[in-house]
Amino acid sequence: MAFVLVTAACGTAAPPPSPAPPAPAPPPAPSSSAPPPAPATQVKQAPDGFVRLRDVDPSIVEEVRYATPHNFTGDPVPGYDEPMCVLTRRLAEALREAQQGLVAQGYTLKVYDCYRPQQADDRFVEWAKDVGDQRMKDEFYPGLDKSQLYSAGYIAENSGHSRGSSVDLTLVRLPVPPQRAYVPGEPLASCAAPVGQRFPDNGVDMGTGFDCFDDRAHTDDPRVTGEARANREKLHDALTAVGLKGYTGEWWHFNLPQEPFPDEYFDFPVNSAAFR
Ligand SMILES: C[C@@H](N)C(=O)N[C@H](C)C(=O)O
Ligand SMILES: [Zn+2]
Repeated sequence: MAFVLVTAACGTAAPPPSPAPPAPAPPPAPSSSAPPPAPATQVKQAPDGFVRLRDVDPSIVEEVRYATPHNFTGDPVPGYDEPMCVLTRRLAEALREAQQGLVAQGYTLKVYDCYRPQQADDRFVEWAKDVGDQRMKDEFYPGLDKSQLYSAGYIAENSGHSRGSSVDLTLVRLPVPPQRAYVPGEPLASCAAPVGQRFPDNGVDMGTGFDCFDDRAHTDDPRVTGEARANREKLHDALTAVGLKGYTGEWWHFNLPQEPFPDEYFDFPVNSAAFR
């Protein structure tokens, strides 16, 4: 912008000029086209006692499914702003301890779900009522009606995940093989089909895929034998050795007993800005 300086040009003696007021500060120049980061006050903060798993043990693999469309709803789930694992500190420290023993045996943990904001649980409830949406049935609940998923114990309205003290996870052999990405709209295969026929996971064979809402996913299902049975036991032994408790309804779900927030369901987002 051009500024024009206008001076007085009349014949009478002008009063001595008074000192010019200070020029207003110019607005800050935009540094790039990216929007500025949201101030910390705009993101609900994680309470003390919650941590990012990567800050406790960055060697644990994270594939946070609900931040992606590869889950039983077919869409990223509200509240998961980033594919990041957040947990109560005690649960994260228990996983770090289990990881040390597993790495010595040539395995790593891989987490699928950690702290889950309550808004995500609420979204699951809404999704279960929407009988018109069967997009992911063929992979995740091939033998059940979606209205049965709560009564069968596969999803909880008020989940230990939203208290930060439940985790869904598997084992991966080291070195970690590449994980193929899911492409929305691709043909779906049943999560209860044999390994090699279901969606490929870089984890070891556990007899079903993750979030497989089917009897075969029950930890002690007798049809799961051989290598898959041994893998379930390896995961179970590693986690119970550090004080966690497995859920009999899903081989991948473990809880922290004597959890720090037994009655609180949190709703801060899975977002790095919640940890400023
Ligand atoms: C939905 C599944 N990943 C899971 O975690 N189920 C248990 C029962 C839960 O929602 O707490
Ligand atoms: Zn779970």
